[in-house]
Amino acid sequence: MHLTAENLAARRGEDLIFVNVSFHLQPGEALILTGKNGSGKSTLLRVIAGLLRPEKGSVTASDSVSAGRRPAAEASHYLGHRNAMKTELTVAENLDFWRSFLEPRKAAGLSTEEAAEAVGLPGITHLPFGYLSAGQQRRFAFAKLLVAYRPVWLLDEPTAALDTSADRLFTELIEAHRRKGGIVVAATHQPLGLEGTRELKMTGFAGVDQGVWG
Ligand SMILES: Nc1ncnc2c1ncn2[C@@H]1O[C@H](COP(=O)(O)OP(=O)(O)OP(=O)(O)O)[C@@H](O)[C@H]1O
Repeated sequence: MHLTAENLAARRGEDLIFVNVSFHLQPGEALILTGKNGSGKSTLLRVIAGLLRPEKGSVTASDSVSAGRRPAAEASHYLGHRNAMKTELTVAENLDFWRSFLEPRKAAGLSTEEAAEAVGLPGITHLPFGYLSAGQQRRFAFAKLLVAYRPVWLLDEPTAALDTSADRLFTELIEAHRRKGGIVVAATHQPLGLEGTRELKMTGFAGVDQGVWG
C-alpha cells in the first residue's frame, strides 16, 4: 500500500490551518506529525481519514505506484482522541460493531478474544465498555485496529492515558503492522519509540486565504 498526499490544504472555521502539504509513504513507513497545540495535526489526520473535506488537494491510497488510486479513507483506520466506543455496550459488542462496519467480509481481522489478548486484556470483553479504566478503554480502542484489517493506521495521540507497559505494547503492535507493509501516520507529543520514522512538523495557521487556489 502507498499513501500519497498532494498539495493538501484544510480550513477550520474561517482560517486555513495548513496549505501545500504533500507526502508519499511506501509500505512499512511511519510519518510522525509534530508541532505545538493547535498546529493542525488532528486536522490533517481527519482529512486523511475522510472526516473533513480538504480545501484543496487530495490524499489517496494505491497498491503500487502505478496502480489505480482510491480515497485514502477507504484504506484507513482512524484512532482519534476519543475512543469511539459506546459505554453501555460490552467490549465484545463494540468490537463486533467495528468489525462489521469496517470489514463486512470478516476476512482478515482478529477475533474479539485474539484482539483482547493482543492488547493485554483477555477475559473481560463481556464487560460494558463504560466499566473499564481510562487505560483499559484506550487499549480496547486500539483493539479496533486489529479486528478488521486496514493497511493505513491514523493515530491521534494513541498513547494518552496509558501506562508504560501499554506504551510498549502499542509500539510493538505498530511495528508489527509496519513489518507486514502497513503504513502509520501518528500525531504525538511523546515519542512512540518507533524505528526509522519520518517527521512532518505542522506550524499552524496558514493565513486567511493566502493563495490557496494559486
Ligand atoms: N470545529 C472547529 N472550528 C473552528 N476551528 C477549529 C475547529 N476545530 C479545530 N479548530 C482549530 O484548528 C486549529 C488546529 O486544530 P487541531 O486540533 O488540528 O490541532 P492539533 O495540532 O491537533 O492540536 P493538539 O496538539 O492540541 O491536539 C486550532 O487552532 C483549532 O482551534
